[in-house]
Amino acid sequence: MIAVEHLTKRYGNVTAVDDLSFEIGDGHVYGFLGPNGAGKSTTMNIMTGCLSATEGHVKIDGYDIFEEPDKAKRLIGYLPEQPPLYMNETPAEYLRFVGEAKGLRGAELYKQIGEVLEKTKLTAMRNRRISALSKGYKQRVGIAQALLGDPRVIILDEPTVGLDPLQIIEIRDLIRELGKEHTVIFSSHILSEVQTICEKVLIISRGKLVAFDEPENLEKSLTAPGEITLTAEAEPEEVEALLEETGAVSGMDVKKEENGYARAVLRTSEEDIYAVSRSIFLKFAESGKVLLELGLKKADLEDIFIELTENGDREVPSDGEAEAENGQKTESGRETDSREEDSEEKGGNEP
Ligand SMILES: Nc1ncnc2c1ncn2[C@@H]1O[C@H](COP(=O)(O)OP(=O)(O)OP(=O)(O)O)[C@@H](O)[C@H]1O
Repeated sequence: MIAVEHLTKRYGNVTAVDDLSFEIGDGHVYGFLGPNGAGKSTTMNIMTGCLSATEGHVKIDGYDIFEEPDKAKRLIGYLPEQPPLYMNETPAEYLRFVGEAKGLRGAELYKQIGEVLEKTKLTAMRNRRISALSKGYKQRVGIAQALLGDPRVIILDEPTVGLDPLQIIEIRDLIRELGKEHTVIFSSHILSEVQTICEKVLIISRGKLVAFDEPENLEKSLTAPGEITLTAEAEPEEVEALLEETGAVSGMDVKKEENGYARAVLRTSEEDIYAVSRSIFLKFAESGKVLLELGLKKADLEDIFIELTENGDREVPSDGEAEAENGQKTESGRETDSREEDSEEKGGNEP
């Protein structure tokens, strides 16, 4: 459905997106995850035809977003990070304006406005001024406009930012609902959010794709399966020696606590974390040293996120969809983003 091929975007000497390639199939909810400044918004703006690329292609159902923008854009609904809402209008008025801009007319326009208001639970607010709506409802108006025209792909840039916890839950539920009928891609830097909503996760770091898989597979792909913590009635050196004797510990940090006990945080690269904790338990029992606490923390998406984004050049764990293709690189720039200030872009582009 969407093919991003060797996409690069440079702002002067900042490479915001760096030779990014991935493919997204029909259906499902995809999470686009990355720390601040990773290049999420830039990628989404290019994918939706709102921003030029320095190099590379984006194809929506085979239509190049730059070469056949009308056909490609018809298939996409986009909620940018800052949706351009007209505060003096009501949701109904605003949606009529957007719907007309998308080419909808007459009965079809009114039918679709009714449907998107219903889907986003805005019907009761349809005649209130947008300026008087809460942030959560404003966000719903932004999502409603993205749904007009019934696009197959919905792209949402940080849709839950700035919302209160209840509003966040409501928008997440809405995203899940939308995923039943559309391909939904949404960006976030909140791990738990992506984990709870998405079937697939793309992680980018410094403009590069570092992972693309199901959250469970990503957890399995982590090099270190987990972390073990323990507190013992012993000196730190004694704890270190016992842990080394197990032969299963790949790294440890042992300190003496204020209460006199030794506290250790250790990592293991063994597959079976329970087998490791078992051997630690037995080793301490044999030595007569008292183990006061033994805790396990299995690797989760947060560990993966930290591991991958701290090491931007790590290879992409492949599920078959994230493989780079040998697409041709294009001349830079078809449109110019009003935010762009860099000279390189201006210098290298067509008008
Ligand atoms: N118009 C611009 N001019 C210059 N640099 C820019 C511009 N827009 C973005 N950048 C830079 O490109 C990089 C990627 O920014 P981008 O906004 O795409 O990241 P992001 O992952 O969406 O971050 P966030 O989660 O903070 O929104 C950053 O280093 C940013 O400072």
